[in-house]
Amino acid sequence: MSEHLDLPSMRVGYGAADSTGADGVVEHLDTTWLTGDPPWPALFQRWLGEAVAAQIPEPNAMVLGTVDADGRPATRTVLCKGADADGVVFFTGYDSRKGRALAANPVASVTFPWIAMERQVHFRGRVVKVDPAETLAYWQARPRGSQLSAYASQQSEPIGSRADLVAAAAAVAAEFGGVDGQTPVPVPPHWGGYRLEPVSVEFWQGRADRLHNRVLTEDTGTGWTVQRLQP
Ligand SMILES: Cc1cc2nc3c(=O)[nH]c(=O)nc-3n(C[C@H](O)[C@H](O)[C@H](O)COP(=O)(O)O)c2cc1C
Ligand SMILES: Cc1ncc(COP(=O)(O)O)c(C=O)c1O
Repeated sequence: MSEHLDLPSMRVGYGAADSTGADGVVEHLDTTWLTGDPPWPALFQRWLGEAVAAQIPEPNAMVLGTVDADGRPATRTVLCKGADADGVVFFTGYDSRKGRALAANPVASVTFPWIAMERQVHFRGRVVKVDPAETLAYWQARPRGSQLSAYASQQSEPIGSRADLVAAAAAVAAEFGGVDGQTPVPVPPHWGGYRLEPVSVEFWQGRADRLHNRVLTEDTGTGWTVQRLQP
């Protein structure tokens, strides 16, 4: 397949030398942009807001990396449903492949790939389950169809066919009064939120000639440091 695509010559250059990038920002990302304790939330909120304003697809999508009990890494995309100084929150199946990895190894990375903005933000840290009340509040805000699907899905387990999957979802819908029924769908015992509590957050801003800007903030245990990294 890829032999018909000239992958080696595929590249996008960022900005003109010494000028603004697609993020529309003239100044270069600088360590002084990271202030506060912890230093990352203010800039992260600003960049997230700019990604939303730029109408890029799914600006709250983030790539979550985990490592399972055998040391095997895996990544997949999840939606960020909360971000503040305590960390970034996502919701998923607790018995899924990622849920099992997090039970064995409660650490993760997440990357927001805001490529259209020529930006990315990369988090690493410890992962904890959110409080059941936080899961319930988010669950109740989800569309009923999504609730029924999450209830029916043993996420990451094999299933024989699409028809089997649809039948499993229909059985769950029937149990709760139908797709358009009024019976509330309870939070499935196998579903809920996680919070990644960052110990490091790196901001990346693409620049001409691959001379990009990278600023890393890390929790050293006695306080947060802020450093520029080479591209
Ligand atoms: C844009 C996008 C957003 C997604 N958001 C979520 C999410 O918030 N939670 C989730 O469980 N899966 C989400 N998925 C599906 C996951 O990428 C993944 O397929 C699923 O969680 C199973 O992953 P696992 O087998 O590694 O546990 C999303 C997929 C895409 C493409
Ligand atoms: C399986 C699954 N769970 C959760 C989500 C998060 O989205 P939401 O909670 O907004 O439905 C997604 C989004 O694609 C998803 O695919």
